[in-house]
Amino acid sequence: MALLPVSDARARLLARAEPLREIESVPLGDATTRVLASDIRARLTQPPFNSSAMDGYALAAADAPSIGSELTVIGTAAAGHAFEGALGHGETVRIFTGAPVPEGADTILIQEDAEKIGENRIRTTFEVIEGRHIRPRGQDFAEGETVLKAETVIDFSHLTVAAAMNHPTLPVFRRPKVAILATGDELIQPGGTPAPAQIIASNTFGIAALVRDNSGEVLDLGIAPDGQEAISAAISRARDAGADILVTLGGASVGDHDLVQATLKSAGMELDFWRIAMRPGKPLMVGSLDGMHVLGLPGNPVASLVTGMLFLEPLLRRLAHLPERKREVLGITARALAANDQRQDYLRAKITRDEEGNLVADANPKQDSSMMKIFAHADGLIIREPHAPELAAGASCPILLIRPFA
Ligand SMILES: Nc1nc2c(c(=O)[nH]1)N[C@H]1C(S)=C(S)[C@@H](COP(=O)(O)OP(=O)(O)OC[C@H]3O[C@@H](n4cnc5c(N)ncnc54)[C@H](O)[C@@H]3O)O[C@H]1N2
Ligand code: MOO
Repeated sequence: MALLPVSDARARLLARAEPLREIESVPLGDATTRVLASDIRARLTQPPFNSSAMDGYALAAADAPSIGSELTVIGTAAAGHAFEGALGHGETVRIFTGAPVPEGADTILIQEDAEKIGENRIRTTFEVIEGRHIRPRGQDFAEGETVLKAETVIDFSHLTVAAAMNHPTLPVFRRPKVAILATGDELIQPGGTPAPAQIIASNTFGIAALVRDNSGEVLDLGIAPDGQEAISAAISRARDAGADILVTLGGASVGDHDLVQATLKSAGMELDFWRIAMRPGKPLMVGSLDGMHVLGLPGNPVASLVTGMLFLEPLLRRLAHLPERKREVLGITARALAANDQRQDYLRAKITRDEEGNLVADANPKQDSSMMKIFAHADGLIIREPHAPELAAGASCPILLIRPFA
């Protein structure tokens, strides 16, 4: 059976993926990284009054036509405490930053430009320019104005203005729910004591972190032994929980104990495709079960993580209304690379930057998909197209970044 090219597989997966429509309301404190489900309008005008931008004196510029003008201080205005009253001719009010500008004043003279000449008298020591240091009402935004647009990915700047607009909560799209099931008789949870022939289940943790990093909620279904019954029960739990995506780990290949696909099919899964021209990740399986996306990731940990980056991440981001994460950059290979076969290769590589600023990727000579340490020590994956010819050291190559490279 011909293996599906990576780009075709991704396109097929994403073609079936509809962004989630359900909306929930979250308190501001929980809203960062969430996606706004509607436009947000200001519930009030900011600033709500003409306000002083400086500490000093509020006055009418006409009362201080030249340096050396003298005025009588008739009261004080501070942030949160307006001066109740109006300025008469030759009068001023001591004012502080954020205070409402009193009636009759059109200018703030900063205190550095005023000299006290008596208990309640000041003299100007600098030119008074009409309108200086006053923030007009509504300078930031006006009641009813649309300040944040739907589909905004909320960050600290949006949160601040949302709070200022008097929104204690925000409407956001709900997060995709991802059920994760590890399969295999050989697996036990971290912290346990493996019997001979057993190993520790590790993939779930990396995949769960990837899910959370892409705005997903995790439902950990634990480990199902290699048996239809246990796998079936786990599939039911995923459906009952309303999972948007079921990720299975392992059992995706062709061995006698690889029962995941058969069990999913008997539960009603429609298989979309299986087996991709990539290394690692060849046994990747994609299907759907009553609207739930099913991703069968290969069991080898590095194959799980690479297919997670290439398939699960974009699927999640599509469901969550998040923009595609651009991981691919151009760099150069530090060492010569052999000609490639029919599978697109993803070679774990350490990355450095040369004097010209190029990213230089040094592929590990060993690339077995069970080797997690090499993945953890790598910064990126050199992408080798199917049937790519030999590549000389120093030649340019696309790189998929595992994490942002400083
Ligand atoms: N005859 C063939 N054999 C294999 C093929 C093939 O095309 N023909 N494909 C190989 C490739 S490529 C991969 S990748 C593996 C993946 O197969 P499965 O998805 O069925 O994975 P398992 O057999 O269940 O496990 C593979 C390996 O990974 C370990 N594993 C599984 N789950 C976990 C986990 N949650 N945490 C840590 N490690 C896990 C498992 O113990 C195995 O060592 O198949 C090849 N075979
Ligand atoms: O996905 Mo397998 O790990 O290609 O080797």
